[in-house]
Amino acid sequence: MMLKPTAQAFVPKGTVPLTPVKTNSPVQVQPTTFESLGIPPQIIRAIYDMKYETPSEIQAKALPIILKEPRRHFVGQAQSGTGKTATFLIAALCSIDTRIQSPQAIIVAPSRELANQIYNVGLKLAKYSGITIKRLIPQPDDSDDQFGVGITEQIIVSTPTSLNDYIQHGEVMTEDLKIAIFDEADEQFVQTKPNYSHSLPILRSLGPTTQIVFFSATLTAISDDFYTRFLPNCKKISLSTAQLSLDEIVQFYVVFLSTDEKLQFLGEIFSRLPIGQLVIFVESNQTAHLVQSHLIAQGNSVGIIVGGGEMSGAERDTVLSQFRSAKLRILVSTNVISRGIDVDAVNLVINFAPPTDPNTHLPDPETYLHRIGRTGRYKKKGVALTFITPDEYKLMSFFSWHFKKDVLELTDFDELNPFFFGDDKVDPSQATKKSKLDANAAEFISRKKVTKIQNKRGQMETYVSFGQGGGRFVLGDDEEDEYDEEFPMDEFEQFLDEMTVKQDPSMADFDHY
Ligand SMILES: Nc1ncnc2c1ncn2[C@@H]1O[C@H](COP(=O)(O)OP(=O)(O)OP(=O)(O)O)[C@@H](O)[C@H]1O
Repeated sequence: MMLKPTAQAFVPKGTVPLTPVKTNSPVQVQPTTFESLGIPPQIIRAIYDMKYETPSEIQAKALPIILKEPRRHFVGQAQSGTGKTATFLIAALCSIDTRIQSPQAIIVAPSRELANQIYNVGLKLAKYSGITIKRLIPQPDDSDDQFGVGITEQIIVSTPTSLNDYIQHGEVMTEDLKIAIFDEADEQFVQTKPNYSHSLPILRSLGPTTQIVFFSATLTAISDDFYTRFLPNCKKISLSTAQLSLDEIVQFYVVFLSTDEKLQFLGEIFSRLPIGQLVIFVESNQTAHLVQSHLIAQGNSVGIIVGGGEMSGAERDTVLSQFRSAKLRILVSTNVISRGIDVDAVNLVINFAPPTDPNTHLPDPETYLHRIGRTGRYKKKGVALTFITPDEYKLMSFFSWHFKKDVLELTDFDELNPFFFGDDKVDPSQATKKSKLDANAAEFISRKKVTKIQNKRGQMETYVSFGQGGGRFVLGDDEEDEYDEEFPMDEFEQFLDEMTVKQDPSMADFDHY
């Protein structure tokens, strides 16, 4: 039996639904030019220098909401590579009173690489406005980067650790900021993430008049309770998981029996395909070194960026800048650069293994999405390959099911030719091969917690939880079966707690689909 999406999204009781942009809001008529967004001419001039002709969808939708007075907190979700960086930088620039020479806006990003990238885009956008920007990230050659110097720049770009340090030392006053922006907010405000203990104190230090802005491609892991507490009355733009998967990226998995086979495949790929630049994501520093040395031995230019204190900030910066300038063709990294990094020529991303949560070993769809989003940037096309072993089918099945997107099995290099050669390179619409993953998805999902509840209409509804999310299935006639979008695990559990739940151990019918 087939599962069909329902029109109405499931909203757990007691939580606040994400508010879509209302049709009668000021953004009803979507602005199609930067001028119509009310951006000052000095900033527009800089935008045109950057060759942006028209606002992206998130820019057109979010800016009028963020900049509307009186300011309100804002949460914005949009796919990878769709221009969130310029959205929040323009918002920051438009918030500055140019007569005041002190920090009025902070932008916090979860990694030094991302903070540096935001800083550099910020400099370009600010170039005609006279607005000053400072990055507070340890810089080897930056003698200003000391406590006690006094910060007069109007916009601060930093990482959670660095900024928290500056706040603790009384170097940055956050009480009266006009706007505080947190990029990749779910990487900063989910309790299990390493940044949480640094980002939360920053958030708590903000005064009541500071406008708080969150951005990410993935935000479901932040609970509505959190928003209610820290961003009361916020406006939100959100996407369903189906909307999140990037149409410009064609996704494959490749089955290998050993690590040696994976390395052999990597060794061949450059001689077989016209790859621009390639990012390979690995699970550990050790594997990063293994892959790097194998590829270097074959004459490739390969850099690695790994965390855990193994590389200094300066070393990481050097590798990324060599990759940006194409001195390095391949970058091997752990999740350190899985979010936000924007390098135009990357037309292939490889997951050396499917990403899983290191603690639970469950599939990690957010990381999968962010990683593959390093290609297919801003309307460009890209290919993502995930290497799996036979017992990892179920993980790929889960990603395919979760994002409602085919992930195809690659059995021969030639199957990639349509995506790398020809006029319309990397056109996902050519991916007609049938995915084999559906059956595996069912197998994987059926192992998880399942609960049946009778709804108000007397139908039996089946609630399924897995990993960080869950889904609702209404069991009726075969043709009428349906499911809703996934929702965060904590909402799901809260919902179950609030209901009179009848556990139904006979899930035979569910296992069938
Ligand atoms: N209006 C625009 N017109 C053309 N290009 C744009 C526009 N806005 C942004 N871009 C370009 O799109 C690319 C992706 O933008 P950006 O890095 O902001 O993506 P993002 O939404 O933050 O993605 P991620 O979720 O991966 O961080 C960049 O190279 C940027 O210069």
